[in-house]
Formats: sequence, structure tokens, C-alpha cells
Amino acid sequence: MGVLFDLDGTLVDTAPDLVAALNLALNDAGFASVLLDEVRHAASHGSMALVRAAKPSIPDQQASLLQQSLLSHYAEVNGRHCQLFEGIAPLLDALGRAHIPYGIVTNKAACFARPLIERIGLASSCRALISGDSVTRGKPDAAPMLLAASQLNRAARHIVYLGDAKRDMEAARAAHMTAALASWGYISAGDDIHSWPVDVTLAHPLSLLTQLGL
Ligand SMILES: O=C(O)COP(=O)(O)O
Repeated sequence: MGVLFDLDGTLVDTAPDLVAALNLALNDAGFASVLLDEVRHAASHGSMALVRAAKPSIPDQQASLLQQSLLSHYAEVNGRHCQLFEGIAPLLDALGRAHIPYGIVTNKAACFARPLIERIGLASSCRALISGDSVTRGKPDAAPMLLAASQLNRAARHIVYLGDAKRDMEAARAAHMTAALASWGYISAGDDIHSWPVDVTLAHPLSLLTQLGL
């Protein structure tokens, strides 16, 4: 048995850092800041989704400049305001006690994902960290999932993948893993989660232990 996690919106509440970087970029460009709750739902979908959540109607070129600025500010603030979601630390402890390895499959670039898991204290316990740029095709493709499974040394069918986005559920299904929806994540009212390929919906991180029969 093994467990894989999505990073943003599932394992770590990264929205405060991402929105801090977004606001620095907006302010540099002469725009007003946005509130965390206004754009939090976009935080699982990458930097351009955050820019578009704040500024839906600016031209593409201006959005690209804001995205580049956001990413350069994010390199500074990454790990500063974020924390593990409530219930994740005891979950990881319980997995460790049960000798169930865990890893992370994120679409975030390695230059952000690696320092983040070091700053948040997971680098020594996490057995696999697959980033968006570790493979040619990221989620919803099966490739990053299967690479993580090989690093955990577990068969894909014995792995549960927790995520908060449709592409996470699709990637888990494509890799023949159990697709577990983390309902504490960045899911917006407009997300039609009933149409997503979900095997199990978890209301709290510790609900995974019941799912695993622990
Ligand atoms: O930064 C992104 O693109 C999203 O990252 P995630 O896959 O951990 O949700």
C-alpha cells in the first residue's frame, strides 16, 4: 500500500503565499490587491489561473507579464505564509507508524516544490516528489503518477492518490490508482465534482486511515 498527494490545496495550504505573490505582481503593475478568498479557488490551477482569476479581461500579453512577475515574487515568499492542512501532520505520522510510504505528485515546478517541502518539514519523510517538470506530460497524464509509484516501490493499484482538482482524479484513474477527492481543498462552487472520476470523497485527512483499514 502507498499514498500519493497533490501538493497545492491537498497537502499544503499554499494559497496565502500564492496570493501574496499575486498581489505583489498586481501592485508592481499598478493594480489594486485582491482578497485571498476572491481567488483562493484558483490556487490549485497554477500561476496563470491566479492571474486570470484576478484580472479576467486583460490582454494575453499583459497576463503573461503578470504571471512572470508573480513567479519571481513567489520564489521569495514560497513557504512563508503556508501551512499543512489541519489533520495532515497526524495522518503522515500514522502512515509512518504503519510503514506506508507516501509521496507527492504536483504540477508545480521543481524549483518551487522542492524548497517548499523542505521549508514545511516534509523532505525527509516524503519518498517521492514528482514535479510538473519531472516528466514530459504532467497530470492528468498517468506518467508522473507511475514514476511516483516506482519511487515508492508500490504497484499503482495499491496506491491511493489524494487531490482537489479534476485533473488529479483523472490522473489517478489513468494510472489505475484509487482517486480520492480532498474536499478541504481549493474546490469552487462552480466545480461540478459529481462529474469528476472520483472513487472516494474524503471530508478530512484522517478519513484516509479508515479508507486504508487502519
Ligand atoms: O502549481 C500548479 O500548477 C498546481 O500544483 P498542484 O498540482 O500541486 O495542485
